[in-house]
Amino acid sequence: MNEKIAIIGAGLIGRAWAIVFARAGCEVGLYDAAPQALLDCQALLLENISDLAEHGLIEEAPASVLARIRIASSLAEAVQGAALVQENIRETIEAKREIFAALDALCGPETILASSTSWLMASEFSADLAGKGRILVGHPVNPPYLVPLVEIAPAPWTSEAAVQRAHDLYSRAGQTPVLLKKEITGFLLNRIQGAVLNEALNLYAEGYASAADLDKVMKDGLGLRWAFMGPFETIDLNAPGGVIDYAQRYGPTYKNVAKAQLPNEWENAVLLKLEAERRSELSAAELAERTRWRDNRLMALVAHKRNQTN
Ligand SMILES: NC(=O)C1=CN([C@@H]2O[C@H](COP(=O)(O)OP(=O)(O)OC[C@H]3O[C@@H](n4cnc5c(N)ncnc54)[C@H](O)[C@@H]3O)[C@@H](O)[C@H]2O)C=CC1
Ligand SMILES: O=C(O)[C@@H](O)C(=O)[C@H](O)[C@@H](O)CO
Repeated sequence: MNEKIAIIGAGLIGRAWAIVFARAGCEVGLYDAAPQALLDCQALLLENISDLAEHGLIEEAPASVLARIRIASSLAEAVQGAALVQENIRETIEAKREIFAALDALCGPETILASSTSWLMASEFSADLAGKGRILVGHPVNPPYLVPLVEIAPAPWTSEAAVQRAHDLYSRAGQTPVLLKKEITGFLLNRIQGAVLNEALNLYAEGYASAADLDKVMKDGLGLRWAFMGPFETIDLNAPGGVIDYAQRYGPTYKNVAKAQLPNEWENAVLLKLEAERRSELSAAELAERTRWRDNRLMALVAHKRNQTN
């Protein structure tokens, strides 16, 4: 790729996006309103890029990938000549409205403006902007240089051309775009992730299992199958007659269980209990090291999956 990409917000996701596009050959302009975030990011970027290279997930020297990521001293400098601006600032509707108003004023009509937002709909922060036809959500999964899914969620007024250009850019950068046909809060992944989290938290809060065992249900159960099959392919293969057979066998029970939902317990007392259990497993001081462990396990899985398909 030879496009210029602008990354606004050099936090966890912004830095990861910078790696995605620099790895694909793009010149990346990286900007953050906090000078310290820009000072910190070079070392963090090199660490992640080096880890990817160690797992064979980057074909060139880490230093040459890093050299394509240029720290910008202003928003205007970052977006200059960009084909795509990927916004990654804090998750509040006020911040998104403010930054997209600034981006819309700075960028030519051909530049796609995409938000990494986890939950907010593009129509909530682009409605009053002249260039709203090129604004959309491009929601990544953390970390996007390992987990390739990007959810493209256009507003009702986003042009088809903008959606196609975003899809093309993400695809050529090595990502796996999916397209929302209409807007919904949280798009697809976070709604599904939320359904699982809500149920796990309810079962934990109501004393049905420990947090450790509920985690095992995913990592030694559902997660194994879901690492290479989605929920629909999984059930299609879980009954001799396929998905209809499965639905006839288990659908009524799923519906009854859904009706008898446990109370939704994102309550402080439950969360403090969960936090205490998690801290007994892993101290707060070990979180950074465990995050690197997670990323290295993900890199090994991604490298293995890539070898399977090559
Ligand atoms: N953390 C995650 O796992 C994921 C986060 N996201 C979304 O990505 C966005 C960023 O999330 P994180 O990277 O986790 O947050 P973060 O807190 O790590 O980084 C946000 C960065 O934006 C900067 N910033 C804030 N206001 C700014 C402004 N007006 N102009 C320029 N820079 C500004 C901050 O200084 C900070 O460095 C959020 O919308 C979040 O919902 C999406 C997918 C996954
Ligand atoms: O889990 C992820 O990586 C993404 O779905 C996100 O948007 C956030 O991390 C999400 O979990 C927060 O709601």
